[in-house]
Amino acid sequence: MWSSSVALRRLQRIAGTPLNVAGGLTSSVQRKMSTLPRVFVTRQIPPEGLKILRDSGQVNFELWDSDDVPVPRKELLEKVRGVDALLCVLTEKVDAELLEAAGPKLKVVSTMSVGFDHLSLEELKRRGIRVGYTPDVLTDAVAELTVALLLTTSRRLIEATHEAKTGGWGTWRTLWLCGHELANSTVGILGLGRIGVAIAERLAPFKVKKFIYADVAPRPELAASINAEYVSLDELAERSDFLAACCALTPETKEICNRRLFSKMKNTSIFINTSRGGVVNQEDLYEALATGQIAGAGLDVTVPEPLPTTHPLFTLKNCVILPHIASASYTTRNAMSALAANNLLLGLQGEPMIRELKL
Ligand SMILES: O=CC(=O)O
Repeated sequence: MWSSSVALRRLQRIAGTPLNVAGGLTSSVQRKMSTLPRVFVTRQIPPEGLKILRDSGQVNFELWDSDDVPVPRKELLEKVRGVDALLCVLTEKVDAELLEAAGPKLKVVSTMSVGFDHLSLEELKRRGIRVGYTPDVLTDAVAELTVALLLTTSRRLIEATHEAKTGGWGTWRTLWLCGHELANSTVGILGLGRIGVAIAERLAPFKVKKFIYADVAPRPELAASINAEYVSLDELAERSDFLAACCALTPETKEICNRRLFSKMKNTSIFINTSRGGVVNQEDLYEALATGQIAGAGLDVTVPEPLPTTHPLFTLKNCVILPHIASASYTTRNAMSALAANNLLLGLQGEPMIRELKL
């Protein structure tokens, strides 16, 4: 647990404004700053976003100056008191308690994420707080990682490198470390949005035979670009050789990938999740993997995160687990940071944000 003195050292006021010779802020600068909207940034976000906030001269922002340790909840509740805007990441729960602590001045919440299941949208809406998020800029990186995870899982790359390094590599063997190939396969997408389409576009050159998708409603425009067929959830499970969960976590999708779904999948099928851990019932997934009901799973997201190293899923050879890195490229994380900062500034000015959630 972090002592509060350590926690306090993590907090820095970043004003980007001139200092007087004694090292303090000049009084005119101090006066100006005290009239600027106050912002709390819950993480040391990548430099592009910080630069935008600093160079704007429009906000007086305080930063939780760490990327390794999230701001402790108690500290967060204190730091948001009286702020006009909050820039957060997906580890912060923005719920009624936090909004109460922030008080009536809070007008904008900008999250550096495409997912928004950490935000209580009803509470935000009720209070008239506008919400920015960061879709689109991460689509390429997430799609790329999803393909990497799918191939890693289906072609058993983690097992293979382990065998090569630890002496398991004997003579060339006819069925050793065989996996499942994409050529002539059916790929199912659960939740067809920008990311699902981008994944399909990248998989098509691997000679996928058919794309199918399930969603709350058909998405003909998106589906047309990848020639995907709309099917029921049951059909998605039954027909997919590779099933990729790409849906947002909502009350409707919570644990939608459960025993029922896995039991309908082929025992040669691979399940991939780069959306949110909460869309999967992990006990049911463990069972499906351990009993050979499905061939393998690649997960970039789990519940909780981090997944404890003692978790049963880590004992399975046919389960590849990544530490939530789908959008983790330098370019993308900087673009997310910049977009989150710009959304916040625009929101404070009463302008339309570049990417704003409709509440
Ligand atoms: O998971 C990552 C995000 O929501 O941006």
